[in-house]
Amino acid sequence: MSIPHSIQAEYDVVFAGGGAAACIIASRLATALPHLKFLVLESGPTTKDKDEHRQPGRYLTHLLPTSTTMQFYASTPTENVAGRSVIVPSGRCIGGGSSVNFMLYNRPAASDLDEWETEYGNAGWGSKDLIPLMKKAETYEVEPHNATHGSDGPLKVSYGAPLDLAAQFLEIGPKFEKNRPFGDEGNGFDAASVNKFYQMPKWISRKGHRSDVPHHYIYNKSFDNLSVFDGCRVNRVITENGAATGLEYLFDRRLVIVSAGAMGSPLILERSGIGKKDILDRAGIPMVVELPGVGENYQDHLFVVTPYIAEPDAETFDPIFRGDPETWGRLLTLWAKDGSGLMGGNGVDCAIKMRPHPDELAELGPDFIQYWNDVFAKNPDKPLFWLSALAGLPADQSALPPIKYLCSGCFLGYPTSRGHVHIASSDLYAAPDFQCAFLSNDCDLAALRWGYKKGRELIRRLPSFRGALVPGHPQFAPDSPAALTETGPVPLDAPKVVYSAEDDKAIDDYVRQWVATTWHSLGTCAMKPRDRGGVVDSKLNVYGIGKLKVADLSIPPSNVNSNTYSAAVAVAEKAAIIIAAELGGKI
Ligand SMILES: Cc1cc2nc3c(=O)[nH]c(=O)nc-3n(C[C@H](O)[C@H](O)[C@H](O)COP(=O)(O)OP(=O)(O)OC[C@H]3O[C@@H](n4cnc5c(N)ncnc54)[C@H](O)[C@@H]3O)c2cc1C
Repeated sequence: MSIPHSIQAEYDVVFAGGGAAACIIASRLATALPHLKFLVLESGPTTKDKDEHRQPGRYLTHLLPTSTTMQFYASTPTENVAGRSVIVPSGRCIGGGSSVNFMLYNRPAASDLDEWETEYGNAGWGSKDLIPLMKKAETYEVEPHNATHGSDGPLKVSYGAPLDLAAQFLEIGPKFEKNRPFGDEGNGFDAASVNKFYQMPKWISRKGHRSDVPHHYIYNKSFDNLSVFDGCRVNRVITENGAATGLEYLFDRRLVIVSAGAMGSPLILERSGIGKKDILDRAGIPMVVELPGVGENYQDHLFVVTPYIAEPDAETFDPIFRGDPETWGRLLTLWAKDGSGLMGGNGVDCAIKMRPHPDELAELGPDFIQYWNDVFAKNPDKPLFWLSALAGLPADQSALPPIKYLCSGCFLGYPTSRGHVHIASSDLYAAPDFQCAFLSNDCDLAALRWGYKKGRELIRRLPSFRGALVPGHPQFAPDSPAALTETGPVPLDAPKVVYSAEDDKAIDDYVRQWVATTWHSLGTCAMKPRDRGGVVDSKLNVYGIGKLKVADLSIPPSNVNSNTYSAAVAVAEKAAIIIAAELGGKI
């Protein structure tokens, strides 16, 4: 690790990783405890005042293979995903995921958070504690003074340049879907937000700026007790006599906080000798604390994006995704003037958090019923998946005709599969042993099969629909009634597509071939009892070692149904309160 000369010899609190959670915690603590000195070490580059982070419409550029703001983790190939290696990108810059993500604003169900408290024994981490912290962090510009949301927090939320395709989806959806009306609120934490078509809010201000963490918690303030350094990849935590004393050559006096995200934090712990014995032995790392849960319990949301063709005049993000110079020039001028235009949006403007009605359960097949009974039946606020219509095809389009596209996108709220991420050697730069374990349980396959069908029925009714982009769909037999032959919208009351067992098999093969990450990794340093595989306690202390905490999205013991920025914000705000109190301050 190269240490810039200006880093001083002593700090009170040091952070390994400077992503979404770390930047919130550091900002809150540096404000509450002005007599202490804080240091954040982030492996990626700075994001300050850079258009690729401030302008929402550039979000897809961070996923290019040449990106310097993303770390790409390759999962071990398995037959469950048709022999592929699933690639999971993770933000790698100051602000982490908050500076590169797709900015979709979704919040968990209350029961997701309550499980952290009741099922895993973490007092103070239930919905009654965390919902106020989510509100504290946001200003809901969609509807100021809506009591379910925040009105004066640092992160702004608005609808961000919505497109007409969303209006079509929001009009057709409630008419076509039985008992699934339009709702003003898709994020009310309760059952009333489930099975409602809603307009998609975004972590984008009304002025067209990305609501990342660093520009709203750090760069906009002047701290003389907080240093944030980019380009510092932390190898390990230094421990002496049962307590953390620093990171590599830096010695602190009070606390080390590992906040390198669900992919980074377990690797730092393992390189520091904290983890499962076999794994440390294989890497030749002396064991400091035996903690077998480190790096286990990996969870994500399984995502399938299915492409369709849109009418030529539809307004979509495709010209932006293709890098069309005329479109970019025009949009950048607009954005520079007043933040208006598509550079202030992302093309994802509508959604539904869908959950099967009782009379639909049979459509999901017998494998699904036990899962339904275990997870959903007693929790009416839990949707099965999030389903949306995207205006454009967010992918490399270089081999595709330069036309207009729209997509259905479906991610599972609570996949049953559990993977892992572990070090494969002591080398800081070595690729980890990563297993995402997608589709290792047939329940997830059944849910995504149903999601494909639901999405297709809605999209084929939109006035802008002009057919399927066939190579991006299941390979149905040409003579099957499910074959993809339509070239224009069907009437609202057209019969639903009928699928044979062979067609269902084609959908399953398709899902295995195409399922992808939603970039929502979590759970790999779980906050739960040590004898149940926990890594941190409910004060975020790593078991068995003093002065060392983990605070980021590696700590949720179980999944949330929503895009995960909101959960990361809540974890960080909660962590800041806990840590400030321990250091003699108050937030
Ligand atoms: C492409 C993408 C799209 C997403 N879209 C959405 C969305 O639309 N809506 C939503 O709600 N959520 C979205 N998310 C998820 C959300 O951004 C994350 O859940 C959130 O950022 C997690 O916060 P964190 O602090 O746990 O980790 P991160 O924000 O990932 O921060 C971890 C930081 O630690 C650093 N780090 C790791 N290892 C080391 C090391 N050894 N030394 C120093 N630094 C290290 C990393 O570089 C990174 O900056 C998306 C994420 C990605 C990647």
